[in-house]
Amino acid sequence: MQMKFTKMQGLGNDYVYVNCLKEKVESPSEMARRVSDRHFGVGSDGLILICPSECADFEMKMYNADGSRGEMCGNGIRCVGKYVYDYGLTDQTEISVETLGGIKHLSLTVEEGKVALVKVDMGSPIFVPEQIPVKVEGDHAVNVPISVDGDEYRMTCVSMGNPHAVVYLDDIQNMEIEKIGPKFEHHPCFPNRVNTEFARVLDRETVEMRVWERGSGETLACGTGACAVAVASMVNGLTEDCVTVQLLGGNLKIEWDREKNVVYMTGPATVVFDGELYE
Ligand SMILES: N[C@@H](CCC[C@H](N)C(=O)O)C(=O)O
Repeated sequence: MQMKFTKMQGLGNDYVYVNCLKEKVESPSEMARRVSDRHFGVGSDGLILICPSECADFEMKMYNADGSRGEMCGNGIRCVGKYVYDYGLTDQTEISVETLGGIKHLSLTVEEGKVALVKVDMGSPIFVPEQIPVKVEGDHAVNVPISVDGDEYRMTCVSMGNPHAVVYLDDIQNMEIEKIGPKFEHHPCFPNRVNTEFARVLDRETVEMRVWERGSGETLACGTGACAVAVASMVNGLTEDCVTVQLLGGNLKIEWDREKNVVYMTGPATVVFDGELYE
């Protein structure tokens, strides 16, 4: 078996990308576990397949490092935008990408023939508990209590195509995310597990966060997670409707156009290297 791939990263959230217009991946979950291994594999937070689509320009299929499928990936979809343009799969700078979290629209900013920045229409945030899904009382999960491992927290849950729980803490730099993250991920109130963002509001236009991703553990950044933190901060009245989200790997600009009910994410995408995998 031989398979060409490209390692890419968006703010340090790194995936192995395979062009499935040319390559065939028989068992994506198994391949995700294999390539993600940082000692015996390529080393990544997961695997992303770029596939043909019947309802959009391309389809993105994303797999976490543990082999589970994610509905959406914010950093990943920016890298897909860069890949399809830079590697000549399209010459368009406005493209649509099918995901399990819906069809997303991307605007590519090109500098010196290469994509430098990608703005993504991330669609509408969902606060309805059954649609996230999260088991809580009431018709939305904004600032609701949760007991985790004997400690009481308050969380705001939102789906950005995939499930997120946002928790505000006074000190996110020194928290034990490897200990607390998995307890949220596997908490019985999240039937499909959850991505958890630990956030702190710095001012009305800036929020910092760390993320424990479902299926991949702590990553340097999460695009859907940054959108979740931004809209959670907005609905809780903590920030304006346009914020900079500071992640371990860098910053994302997130805007919520409440009239259209659309969230926009703008950030970079980078090629690390091209490679080939053998048996
Ligand atoms: N890193 C991603 C999210 C990847 C999927 C997530 N772990 C899930 O299972 O939902 C992003 O940038 O959004």
